[in-house]
Amino acid sequence: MFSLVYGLWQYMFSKMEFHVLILGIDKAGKTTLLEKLKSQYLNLEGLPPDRIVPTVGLNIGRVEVSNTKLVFWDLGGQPGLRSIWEKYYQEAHAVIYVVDAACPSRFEDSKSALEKVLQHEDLQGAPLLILANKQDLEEAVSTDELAQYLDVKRLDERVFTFQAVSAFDGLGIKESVNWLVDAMERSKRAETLRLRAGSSVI
Ligand SMILES: Nc1nc2c(ncn2[C@@H]2O[C@H](COP(=O)(O)OP(=O)(O)OP(=O)(O)O)[C@@H](O)[C@H]2O)c(=O)[nH]1
Ligand SMILES: [Mg+2]
Repeated sequence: MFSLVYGLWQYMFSKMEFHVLILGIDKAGKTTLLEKLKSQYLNLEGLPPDRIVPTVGLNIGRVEVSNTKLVFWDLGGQPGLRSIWEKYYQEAHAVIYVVDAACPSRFEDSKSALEKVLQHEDLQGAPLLILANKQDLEEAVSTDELAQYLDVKRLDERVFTFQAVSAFDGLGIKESVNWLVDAMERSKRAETLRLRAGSSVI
């Protein structure tokens, strides 16, 4: 009886934990975004952009939004490091795909890297948030233009959206996180990962 009540208590008051992978080619702004996220949600300073170096390993950020714990995994996007991304797919509830919207010469690279990500069966059903980053720059394209370049028509049934952001000044970041939390809470994948982990509460 005690364990039943305790289990119920845990279920009602414990927080959901979601893992979010931050992907995108090198220099898209993933780590800058992660630092901005941390500063917005944790009231910390965060690393200033000029102290951020290209990522080789993994950067982790933990924030809480309402009753939800979010764990962000930021990986390096240099070509030789992209093969590491798939090691994190199975455990990810959702993907943020960051694009430098001010650098059209690299859209093709972004597009093919994104296609590979989406083809991977370990990410089936994971909601996708595509960020058109660097909106503080005049030359940045809009989300509509970026959608055309990336040609995302073929996403079929995947839940996805585009959001214009600036990892520099924080534009669009809260809206992005709100969308993500909502999408992950609704997704069947969250339930699948919970069952696989062998418990319904964390
Ligand atoms: N103007 C502007 N520059 C940005 C923005 N976000 C990132 N940058 C710059 O873009 C460059 C790359 O940023 P990073 O955050 O290191 O990019 P990354 O995607 O983590 O790169 P890798 O770790 O190599 O995969 C840096 O010079 C950043 O200062 C932004 O929103 N606006
Ligand atoms: Mg980085």
